Amino acid sequence: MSSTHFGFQSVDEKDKARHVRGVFDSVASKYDVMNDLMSGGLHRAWKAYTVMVANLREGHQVLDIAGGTGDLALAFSKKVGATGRVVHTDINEAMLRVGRDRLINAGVVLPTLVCDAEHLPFPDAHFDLVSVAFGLRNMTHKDQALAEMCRVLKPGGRLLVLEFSKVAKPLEKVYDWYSFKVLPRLGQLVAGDDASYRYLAESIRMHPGQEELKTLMQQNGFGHVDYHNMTGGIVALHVGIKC
Ligand SMILES: C[S@@+](CC[C@H](N)C(=O)[O-])C[C@H]1O[C@@H](n2cnc3c(N)ncnc32)[C@H](O)[C@@H]1O
Repeated sequence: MSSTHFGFQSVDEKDKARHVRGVFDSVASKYDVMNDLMSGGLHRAWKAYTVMVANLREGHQVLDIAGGTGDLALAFSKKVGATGRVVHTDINEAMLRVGRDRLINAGVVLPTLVCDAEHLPFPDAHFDLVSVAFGLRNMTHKDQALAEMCRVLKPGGRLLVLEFSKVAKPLEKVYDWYSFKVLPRLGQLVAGDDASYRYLAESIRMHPGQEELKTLMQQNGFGHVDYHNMTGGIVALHVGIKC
């Protein structure tokens, strides 16, 4: 049996996706309100920066992986025009359903697909841009998922990975206190679920830091990788180019 981590727990590799599904099934209906509460609205700025870096143009083909409730997919859809296309995907039906309803309410209908980032059902060299926001951390085989993202990109296409990362030293203590004391309580209060928000804090600690993720992206097909820290490294945006 091969084991992997699910937060701070060690689980059988083949069971991790099921545990992750449990988390997002549980939080889907409260996901957006919790995002605003937990980050004090900062996730909107992190995503706005991601959209700016994406620098999309009319006609671009975009794949949003682990797209959840659709923040990035919605913002991208406004940039690609009638000739472009944004495909909104996630492994979790509950998250995708909340996202699809939100987008419809905003007057936007996108192709929406349940799929696992580790096995993307798209041809090689198809997209100009692939994005994954706060999703990579939850994947069992990050190397395989990154290789798949690279495969479906056109040569010269870019992958944007927006993800929690390693905070700057002076922030560590207060960030740990907030993550392990405040977040689970907020989760219990608002979503009736402290365990999923404890998993969030733990999974962030288990995720590769800025340099490690850069190396992982380079090892899985990206010829050039750069990253931008935001909010003292709480979050980093990695940009990989398929050269
Ligand atoms: C924290 S949410 C992020 C949602 C959205 N991208 C955002 O930024 O608000 C993480 C998402 O990753 C999805 N996910 C986890 N493992 C996945 C996988 N192997 N393939 C695709 N999506 C996955 C979850 O279902 C969940 O919707």
